[in-house]
Amino acid sequence: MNPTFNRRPVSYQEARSSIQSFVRPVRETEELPIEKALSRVLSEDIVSPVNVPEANNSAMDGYAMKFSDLAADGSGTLRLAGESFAGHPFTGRIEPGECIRIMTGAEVPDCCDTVIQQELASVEGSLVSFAAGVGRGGNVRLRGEELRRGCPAIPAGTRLTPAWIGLTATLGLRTVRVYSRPRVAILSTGDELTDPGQPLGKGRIYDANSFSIAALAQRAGAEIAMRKIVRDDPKELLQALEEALEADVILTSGGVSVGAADFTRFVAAQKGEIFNWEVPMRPGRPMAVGVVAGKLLFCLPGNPVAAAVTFLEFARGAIRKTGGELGDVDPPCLTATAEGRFKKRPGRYEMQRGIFRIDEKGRAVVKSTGMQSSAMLTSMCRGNCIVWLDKDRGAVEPGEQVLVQPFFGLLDS
Ligand SMILES: Nc1nc2c(c(=O)[nH]1)N[C@H]1C(S)=C(S)[C@@H](COP(=O)(O)OP(=O)(O)OC[C@H]3O[C@@H](n4cnc5c(N)ncnc54)[C@H](O)[C@@H]3O)O[C@H]1N2
Ligand code: MOO
Repeated sequence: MNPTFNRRPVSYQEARSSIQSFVRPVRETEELPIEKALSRVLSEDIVSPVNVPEANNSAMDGYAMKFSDLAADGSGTLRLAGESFAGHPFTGRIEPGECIRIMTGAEVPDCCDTVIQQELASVEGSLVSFAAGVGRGGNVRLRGEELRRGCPAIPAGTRLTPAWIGLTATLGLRTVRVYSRPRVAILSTGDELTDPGQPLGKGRIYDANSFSIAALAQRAGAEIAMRKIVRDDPKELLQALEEALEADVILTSGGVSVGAADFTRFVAAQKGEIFNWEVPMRPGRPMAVGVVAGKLLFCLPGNPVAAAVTFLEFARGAIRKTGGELGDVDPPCLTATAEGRFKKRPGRYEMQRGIFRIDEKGRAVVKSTGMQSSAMLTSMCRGNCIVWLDKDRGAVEPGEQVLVQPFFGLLDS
């Protein structure tokens, strides 16, 4: 068992773009009330059924008038003729030389074109005097200035953030049509693995990957269709893989290295195609990727940090795209100044775990979380970013610039 694969070194970028070309987005959709649609992906374009705002309205508490009733600098004195509150518009008419009291969000009547905030006004009886400062059209939010009825408002493929959810409500929509969540199967391989909560036998460890990878997949928008510990037995692995084919994406962990009990890629190759790539990276070099029955299969390495990092760098984006999301699914990276030294040798990409912050001078700075063993999940728990070091780079000295992938984008849905 375990023949040697001749693996071809491929760049990080090539592996990522090839993976994207095998993504098959889900087709099923469902209608959800907007309060249940957070982080879901819109499956159809939304055209605005309303103007936003529907009427001209005031951006300030103050007074509304026709600007031509004031001097060119906006100063003057006008007579108070009424009031407009949010929800209670002014329905009368104003005569030349008149103004109305108006509140933020209240409709600006058609006979007015300008609002002056009350801080620039002084009131004496029914007369209001305005200091100069506001120009024609000042402080008026115009009908349809944000969105016009019948115009595109939210494109299909948008992941609904809290702001988009707010916008769907602004448009008066009660429900939205979204893609069904991509279904992910998680197989953790290894004779040593024990489900947490069970007594630990000799030579055994608790299965961390099933849970961390399931949590990561959920953060990427997936639903967990199956989660299973599989023994280091090719028959059992083959059977589990067949069961896993009901999911849209399959994630295994463990058994991809060169050990005598590392069967995953060979068993997977019996059912589908395993690409013979090797991304020279640390952690994660043993990772394998393939396609089985049209489904993307990620064989993640067993070491818990290697499994999590390879998930974030390769599987996360594929799962998000499988979920119908369009556009760039990667959170923005930033450059930061190394606060300490980062050990590194040229020839492989390294995804070290770091802690970045904005220092007293307003600069982004980053330091290591300490020991970088891929067996130590604490090296990741204590960090807030990946320090992404390019292949040809050597050790990083304090003061040098490095690329940082913050977890707040990677680990949020
Ligand atoms: N001779 C070589 N040995 C190893 C190499 C190599 O190139 N040559 N690569 C190392 C690297 S890098 C990694 S990463 C691991 C990957 O190995 P596998 O994917 O085959 O994983 P396993 O051997 O099954 O396990 C590795 C390690 O992780 C623990 N593990 C596995 N699954 C889980 C789980 N679900 N939860 C928690 N911990 C898990 C397992 O007990 C091992 O300690 O191979 C290196 N070896
Ligand atoms: O993928 Mo490994 O984590 O570098 O030990």
